[in-house]
Amino acid sequence: MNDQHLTFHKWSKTFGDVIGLRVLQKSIVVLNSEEAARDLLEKRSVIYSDRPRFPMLEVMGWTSGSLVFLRYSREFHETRKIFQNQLSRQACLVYQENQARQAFILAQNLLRCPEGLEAHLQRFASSVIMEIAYGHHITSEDDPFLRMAEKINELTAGVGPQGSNIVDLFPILQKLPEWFPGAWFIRYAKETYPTYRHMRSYGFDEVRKEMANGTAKPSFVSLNLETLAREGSENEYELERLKASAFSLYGAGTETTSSAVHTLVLALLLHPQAQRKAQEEIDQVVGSGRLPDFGDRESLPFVECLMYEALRWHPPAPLGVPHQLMEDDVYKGMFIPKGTTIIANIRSMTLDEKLYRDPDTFFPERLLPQPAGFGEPYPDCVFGFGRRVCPGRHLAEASIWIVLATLLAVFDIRPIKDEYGNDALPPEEFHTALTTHPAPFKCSIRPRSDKAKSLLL
Ligand code: HEM
Repeated sequence: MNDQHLTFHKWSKTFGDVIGLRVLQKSIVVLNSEEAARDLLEKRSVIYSDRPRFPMLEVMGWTSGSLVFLRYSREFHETRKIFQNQLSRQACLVYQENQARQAFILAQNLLRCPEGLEAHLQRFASSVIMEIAYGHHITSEDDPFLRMAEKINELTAGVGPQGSNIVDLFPILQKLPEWFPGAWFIRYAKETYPTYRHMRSYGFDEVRKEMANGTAKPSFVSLNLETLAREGSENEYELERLKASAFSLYGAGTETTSSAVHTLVLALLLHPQAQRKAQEEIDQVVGSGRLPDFGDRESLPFVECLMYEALRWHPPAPLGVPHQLMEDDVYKGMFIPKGTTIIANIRSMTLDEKLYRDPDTFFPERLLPQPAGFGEPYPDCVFGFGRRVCPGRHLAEASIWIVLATLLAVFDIRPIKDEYGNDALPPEEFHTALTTHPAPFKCSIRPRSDKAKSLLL
């Protein structure tokens, strides 16, 4: 289950870039090239933008009202509009102060406790989103939002890629009683359901209380509640929709972002030359007397390539989120029936040898324009396609960039030593559930100099 994306990629070498499967009465098409994905999910997006059902996530209470899982409908269009307005490139400029502050806290946490890398990255990603969604500032490890976020990440990790669980394949199994032998998923869902429902309501209810007291900070929820009140449309349906939307910001935006940054740290560890080159670029442009800020981004082309190369090397969502076809269609002579689940194998696209030389290798220079690099394309496919393309990509890129630039400016990320004093490098090993993460690894994260350290004190 872990490596479905690689299995499909391997099959594509024998069967071609569009693979049709029949799994227990279900028709599935896997698109393994960017060309096929753009031809269908973008050029024919009017019939390729529905979502299939995700029975396992439904049982867990994760899907209801969430944009990610909404069927292609009026509700989808209305909800998507809200996301596009509040997460547009322009709208995201407002969040930069939050992102830079959280990147600073992340660096301070790493200085204090470098072994806690994974937890610090989770906290970074959760803090950025909680502030945008609910105006909530996470200030301590005991913050109730943080505790719930940790619980949710833990529970979601047990599910596997969307649509691949036993309950997804046999939705009828939802109806089994939890005592039924082997029905672990019902027990699992029973544990997860109240946590998801509680979390969905908790942040939302807090904002409403704060608004009533006049203490609410501007946020996705407060701004939308104000709009509803102004338009006189504050009804049960709209409130539920807003509650679900705010929560789907969290669901879609935290694991993906922390996955990308975690992968970057592994890439820096395994590729010290790339790390040094990016640090030299930062030293030249920013100097050593301050931390990088968003104003430096355009002047740091190699740092930019490093970020996108990590997204290409191991995309956070290697199978994206499945689409569903709404009418019969024919593509290159292949009949695709209405109702087919369409999986965009993003991982296969980023390993495409027609686009990338030696695609398994991490090599940021490949993205630099010629003659400095190979001029290979940025991997836009990692954010999906057409009318369902990730609305959070500008926010995500800014989060990843500011963390990368901050870490490069302040720290050296190096291998730890083994018992014989040799560098102990971790393998390039990844685990995939809803998102991909590097297998836990150890490394040394130390300030580059006393001056660098002083920037965090
Ligand atoms: C590196 C980080 C991220 C990656 C790689 C990523 C990737 C994706 C992908 C592949 C999809 C599915 C697109 C499709 O169906 O074709 C998606 C959907 C989505 N993403 Fe992201 N995402 C990231 C961060 C974020 C963030 C930060 C947010 C919001 C705060 C977000 C919100 C969403 C939402 C709401 C959807 C569902 C859109 C829809 O169904 O219409 N994502 N993302």
